[in-house]
Amino acid sequence: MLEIKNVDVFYDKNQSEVLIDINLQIKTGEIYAIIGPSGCGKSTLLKAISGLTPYSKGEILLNKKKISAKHHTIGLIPQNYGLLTWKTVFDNILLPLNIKGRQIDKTTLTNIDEIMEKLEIRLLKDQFPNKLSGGQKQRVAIARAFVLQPDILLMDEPFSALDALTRENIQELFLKIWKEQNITTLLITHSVEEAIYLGTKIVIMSPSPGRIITILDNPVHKIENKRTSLEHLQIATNIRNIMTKEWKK
Ligand SMILES: Nc1ncnc2c1ncn2[C@@H]1O[C@H](COP(=O)(O)OP(=O)(O)OP(=O)(O)O)[C@@H](O)[C@H]1O
Repeated sequence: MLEIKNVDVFYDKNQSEVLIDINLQIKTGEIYAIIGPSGCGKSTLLKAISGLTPYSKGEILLNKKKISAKHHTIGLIPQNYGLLTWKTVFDNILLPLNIKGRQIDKTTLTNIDEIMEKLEIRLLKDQFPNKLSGGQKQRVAIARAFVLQPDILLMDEPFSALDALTRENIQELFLKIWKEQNITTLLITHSVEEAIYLGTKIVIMSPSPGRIITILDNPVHKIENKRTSLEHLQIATNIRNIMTKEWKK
């Protein structure tokens, strides 16, 4: 379980408060989709969880232990993809496995190959990131996180640079891998539809400084025809009503 307890984050030497009293209790295997207006601190929240940004109050625990890259495997897909420009696509994908000292055996290589194939980046494996389009870089970053099989997966608008059809295919692939690996996931998105399609829960944040307005159960997650169900329409309407009321003050 990931527990975020009373977390505040400040920037600029404690001058500007970015996040106020964030509390989340995320059971293992849940997907929390986070929606919030631009600049409300969503990326900052993922950075605080992954240890890239310090928090001034509260605590963040993963399985009852203070979260840290030393004790946990944290998969992060940042907004800028975080690829090393001097390494090939394949070496970028291998990087976190090497850092974690994981054995790269035949099974690992087959798994990497399958994931690259599904993400349609296998032919790009010897390319360098600066030769790739935004959508291709995004798929490499996704592959890298998926092969790591992390304790927790943090994704900052992971599908935003993909065309509509590729996005739907990769959302599908994400759900398949999530089911196989039961990965606890936090996902930031600006798309209400994506939050409903992927989230087991949907978190709505306030304008800056960011706090949590509400956490909704998402009944659509368990449904077969997710994109076209009546439940989808109902929860989308509910989310839009909350956004209209809370974001336009
Ligand atoms: N390193 C930093 N130093 C100072 N201020 C920062 C830093 N990073 C972000 N901020 C500020 O913190 C606030 C929250 O930024 P953050 O990127 O977390 O928002 P966000 O909700 O992810 O935005 P978006 O949806 O536009 O990506 C913004 O006002 C931003 O300018």
